[in-house]
Amino acid sequence: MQIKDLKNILLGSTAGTEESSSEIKQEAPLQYPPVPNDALIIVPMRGTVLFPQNVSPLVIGRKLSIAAVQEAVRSEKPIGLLMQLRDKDEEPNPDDLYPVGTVAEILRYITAPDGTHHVVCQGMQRFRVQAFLPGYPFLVARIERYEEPELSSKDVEARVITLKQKALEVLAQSKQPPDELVNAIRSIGSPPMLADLIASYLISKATEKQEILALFDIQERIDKILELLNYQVEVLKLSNKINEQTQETMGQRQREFVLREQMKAIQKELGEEEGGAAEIEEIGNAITAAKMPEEVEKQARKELGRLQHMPDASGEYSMIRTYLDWLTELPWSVASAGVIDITKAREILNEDHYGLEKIKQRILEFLAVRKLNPNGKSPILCFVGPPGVGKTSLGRSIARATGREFIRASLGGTHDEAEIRGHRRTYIGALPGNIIQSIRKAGTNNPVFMLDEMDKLGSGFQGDPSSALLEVLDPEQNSTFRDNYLAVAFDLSHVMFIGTANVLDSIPGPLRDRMEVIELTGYTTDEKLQIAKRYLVQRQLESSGLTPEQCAITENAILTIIQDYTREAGCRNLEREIGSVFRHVAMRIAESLVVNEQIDSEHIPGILGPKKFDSDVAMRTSVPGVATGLAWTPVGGDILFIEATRLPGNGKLILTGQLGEVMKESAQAALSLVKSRAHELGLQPEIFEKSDIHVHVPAGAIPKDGPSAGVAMFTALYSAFSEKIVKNDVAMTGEISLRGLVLPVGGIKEKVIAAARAGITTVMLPARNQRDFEEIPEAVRNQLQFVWLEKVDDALKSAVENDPET
Ligand SMILES: Nc1ncnc2c1ncn2[C@@H]1O[C@H](COP(=O)(O)OP(=O)(O)OP(=O)(O)O)[C@@H](O)[C@H]1O
Repeated sequence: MQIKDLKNILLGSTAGTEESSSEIKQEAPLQYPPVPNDALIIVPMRGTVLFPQNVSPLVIGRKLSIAAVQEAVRSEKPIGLLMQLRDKDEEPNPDDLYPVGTVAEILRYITAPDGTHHVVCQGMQRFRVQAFLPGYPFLVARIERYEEPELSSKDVEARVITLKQKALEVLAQSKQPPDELVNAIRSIGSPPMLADLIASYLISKATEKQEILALFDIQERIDKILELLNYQVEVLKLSNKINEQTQETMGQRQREFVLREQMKAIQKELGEEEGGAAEIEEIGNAITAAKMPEEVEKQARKELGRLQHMPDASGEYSMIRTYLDWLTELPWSVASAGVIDITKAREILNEDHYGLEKIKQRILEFLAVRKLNPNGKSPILCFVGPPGVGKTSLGRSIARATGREFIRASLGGTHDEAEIRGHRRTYIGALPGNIIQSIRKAGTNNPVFMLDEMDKLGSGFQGDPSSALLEVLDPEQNSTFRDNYLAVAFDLSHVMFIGTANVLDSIPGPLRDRMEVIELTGYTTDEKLQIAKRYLVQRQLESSGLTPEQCAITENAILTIIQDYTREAGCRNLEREIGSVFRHVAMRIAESLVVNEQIDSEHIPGILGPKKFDSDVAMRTSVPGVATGLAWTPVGGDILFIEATRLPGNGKLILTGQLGEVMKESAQAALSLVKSRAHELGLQPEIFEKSDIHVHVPAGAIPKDGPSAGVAMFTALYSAFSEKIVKNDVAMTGEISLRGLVLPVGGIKEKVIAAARAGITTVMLPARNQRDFEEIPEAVRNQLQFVWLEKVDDALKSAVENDPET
């Protein structure tokens, strides 16, 4: 490429009128000495550097510069272009100029129609100022020109290649690199010319250009340019990256914006637009109304903010919506007045329950402590007893007596901690655990909360529910109970928790320790009759839609239901059966078959069907080999029969009826005891060799275990061998030792009540259980005869018809 071509590139855009240099020559008179040959007229430049071989148009504005340029044109001499140190200097002195500049030939001088002066200059070579000469109206300086060397070294050639690559790289980063420049860089072979061209076009800062101009050594010059270009490449890359990123986010935002606008338009068409905004407002108001703690409100508002920017058809929208519903509907600051009035509480407890004097007393004591020390850590009550003995109904009474709401949650079969503490919101279909669910149902934050079936808590692989419960019940921790779903703390410290269980021992130890246990035992027949007369009849009449005038039930009828149709410690089935009787009457009245009806005991089989529980003691024990034992079960006490039969054989013992290991051993011990005492018992020893003995305990499908049937086994075996019948109104319990001693057993109270219920008149108990006598309800005590056993022989004396001769 020739310099001429470059001139064309750069001159193409310059517009203006040309003045002939001769005219200028004539106008300016010579009042100063001619400029010597080794000196140059200096034109100062602001922020511009002209490199040798480059052509550039310059605007000449200052008077002194115009005079200088005009003198140069007139004398047909080149000018020296020097950059000012500072742009702001209007009339720069020699000290205000850089010492290195470019000798430039003026190619054209133009005065534009607006009066501005322009020159088109071509750089010739570098120069260094030696001294400024005085006596001129413009700057004149003696200079030293710098001639570029003709030949270049290998080092320089290598640098030229890198320089070209780097320059092209820089150009490639720009959107539209000028083709002429790209071609020029590719084709120029002279290192100084290439370096100056690149510096001129690709280095933008004037001070950097000046620095390059001042580097006379070509190698140093190229290195400097490379350094600056490298920096530029990095900056350009970074800037492109930033650009791309911002473009991307802009693109995304624009897309979202457009979609949102479209959605709004669609909603408007469907008339739903108002709803969305109204819904958000409604939730906002609900948040305010819920009077949440600060942390919770902050969380709720944050979620509401997210909801606002979400299409309401999206799955996440409904998830957040449900979450906010939970937050707003929880009773953060709704509480019942909950004032405890002990006199009123006593009245209410008495009104709702028959008997249970000791239990009512303990409940009142508990309430009194809570009244006097409301913020103290009162223990948690736990009612333990068989089903239907009034645990739930006592809980309801406590709620009524303290003016609180009543709620209950069953823990039976809870294996997963999440059932108590909820699932995290990240799970699909997640919900709070049953503690928070029940609190929402209660609608107040200080209800009486009954935790049912604490003895049936499971423990699975997904966390231990009892440890979550511990946190719920611990007054130290429950003020900040954190449900996984809510993920904010709810204060449970005002809740009055009451646990219930059938079996005390099955409640996990740490939970049991935290509670104050109140045990409820079963009711006697008489107590059941009273409960039925006072409460159940009235309640069932109402729920059947009958009035007392329409239907009456006699005491005998109730007794029949208690004795022949229910065998339970509590009143659950009794109430159900009374309900069945009344529904039957209601049907007859509704069919207009009768107007009113009085139910007596003889009507009961017609309504409830044949007796469900025979008083089968008499029937079963009418043959030798059967003794009546007493058993304890989680649902109260019960009677059980031990049946022993002698068969021809050779002394084998057969045991059936799903007996556990301990019970089997007890049977073996009983047999050994009978054999060892054969003589005293009047039995022929041969009898044992000639016969097998089969011991069976019905009901065969229910597993049975424990040592307490020892006495009954012994008695049954004796009866089988001696063929003497055991009295049918005698029941017994007690463990035996091989020496014939009767050892104490547990569950005396329940067993005795069950015996009374079953129509037994004499109960034989281990003598060492006499300490439990006080626990037995008085009515039952009065109803039964007690025989205290020291040794097994004592049992035979009272239990077997025709006492053995001892
Ligand atoms: N002492 C009592 N006085 C009046 N009614 C009673 C008494 N005991 C029990 N009841 C009544 O017997 C029925 C069953 O009682 P409740 O439901 O309270 O038993 P529960 O011990 O909670 O049983 P579960 O362990 O099965 O929950 C209720 O209708 C209750 O009112």
